Amino acid sequence: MNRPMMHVVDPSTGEADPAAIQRAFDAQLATSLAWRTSTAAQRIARLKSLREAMLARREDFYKAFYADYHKPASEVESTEFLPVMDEIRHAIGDLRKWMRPKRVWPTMTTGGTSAWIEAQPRGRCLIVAPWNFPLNLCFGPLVSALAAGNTVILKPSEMTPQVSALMVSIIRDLFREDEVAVFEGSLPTSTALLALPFDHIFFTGSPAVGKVVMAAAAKHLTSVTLELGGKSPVIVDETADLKSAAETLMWGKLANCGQTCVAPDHVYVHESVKDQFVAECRRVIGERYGKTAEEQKVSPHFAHVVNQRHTQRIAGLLEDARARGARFLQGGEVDVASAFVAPTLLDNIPADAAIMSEEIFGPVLPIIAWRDLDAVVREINAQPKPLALYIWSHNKDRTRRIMAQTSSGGVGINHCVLHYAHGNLPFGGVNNSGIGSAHGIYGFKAFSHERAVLKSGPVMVAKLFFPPYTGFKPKLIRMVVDSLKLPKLF
Ligand SMILES: NC(=O)c1ccc[n+]([C@@H]2O[C@H](COP(=O)([O-])OP(=O)(O)OC[C@H]3O[C@@H](n4cnc5c(N)ncnc54)[C@H](O)[C@@H]3O)[C@@H](O)[C@H]2O)c1
Repeated sequence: MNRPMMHVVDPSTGEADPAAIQRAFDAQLATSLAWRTSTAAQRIARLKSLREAMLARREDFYKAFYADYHKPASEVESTEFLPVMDEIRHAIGDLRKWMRPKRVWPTMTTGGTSAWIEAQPRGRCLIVAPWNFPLNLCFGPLVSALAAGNTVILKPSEMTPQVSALMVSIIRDLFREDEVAVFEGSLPTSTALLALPFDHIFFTGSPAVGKVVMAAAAKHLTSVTLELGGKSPVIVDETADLKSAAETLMWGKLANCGQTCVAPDHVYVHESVKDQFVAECRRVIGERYGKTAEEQKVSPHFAHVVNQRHTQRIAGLLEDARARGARFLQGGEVDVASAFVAPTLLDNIPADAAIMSEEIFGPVLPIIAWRDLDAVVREINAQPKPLALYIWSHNKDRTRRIMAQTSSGGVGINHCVLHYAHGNLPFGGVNNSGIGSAHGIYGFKAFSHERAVLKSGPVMVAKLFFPPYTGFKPKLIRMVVDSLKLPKLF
């Protein structure tokens, strides 16, 4: 393939050349117009080639992930490969159905017409990805964008350079840059990309940067999907299966070293079962990762923090909590040099501790005892709406009540994180935790414009509304408006 101007990075800064970005963006215009009429078979062929290329580099990805942050190969499989492979499988299976125009019934004033909705590719799309699932959150949205028939520019995170380099190499082998281009870099590269009038931006990252992206998009009225983060709370009541809760929550909290957007952030546990819950959590940590920090540090089952800066950030949260009187029920050890934070359980945390307002994004779980559920609900509602809310209870009425009284991107009942993997559920946040959704048909729709089409028939009710408003027309129009008090006519 002829790729004369791919991936131009200034070696002294690691940033992409803005002129190269502009060239790729310009080159994608003609292709994006041509791809408006791309068939399902052509799009599926692109998805299959992406899948084959990923599988061919599987072992390389294991090494890259280990080099970047000590991520176990099985977690690379389950949290990076599996979601992308499943997204591809789902799109290949359902794409023809998703692309089919959807007929809709006429309503009162559109009698005599036919109408349908066509999913049209948005055009030139930008995908900006975070570091915490660097492959999944870059190639996952790419699958939806390609399924929907778009050209794409990808901006992976600068924090996982080995994984990014592999993704660059795959994209370079598979696509011309007028189809899919990728630019590595940090803030200057993002800023140069965000200045361009893309047709859609799909951003995954923090709420703070989400605001920057939305403000940049507003300059061109570019549509956005924002997949953001936040503090996802857990409520465990006295009817819960505590063993299962601890086993599942310790997985959700400690996989990827807690650096998961939908990780349970902190737990409200009923005071009558708190000690038992803590004992179960401690047992699970010991069995899975080792009883001491030394064992945990070399555990092949436990990822590390992405870098020393973030390790220091988590250490700062722990120091602040300790200084304000928090009790360490487990862990607390930090080794900045090896980016290690031990699985940690905290108790007795004052509400003004930084760890109670900042997204933790590390293997630390604050545990808060409750007696009054209304107070817990009030506390949750006083925070920005979270990406997920998890409820552990066998009391159905109480579960329904908590759900009705709160808002969150998604909910897990007696489970956590797994809703992310359900391809038939929209995945996304609400307000501070995100705008729009991803996965399956929701990802396809995020990258499609739902175009409304109306075709006139031989007889059209609307003609009765044309001027001049003489004779019986004013009366007829009034009658039509009054008739709308009636139940649906068509
Ligand atoms: N909702 C989801 O699906 C989801 C998934 C994973 C992570 N997250 C969230 O992402 C965050 C962690 O990831 P992160 O630290 O990489 O996020 P981040 O917001 O710092 O960075 C995300 C991307 O934006 C770029 N960027 C950083 N600052 C920028 C700026 N000022 N202007 C333009 N671009 C900028 C980065 O280079 C990176 O590619 C957490 O808040 C987490 O909850 C959300």
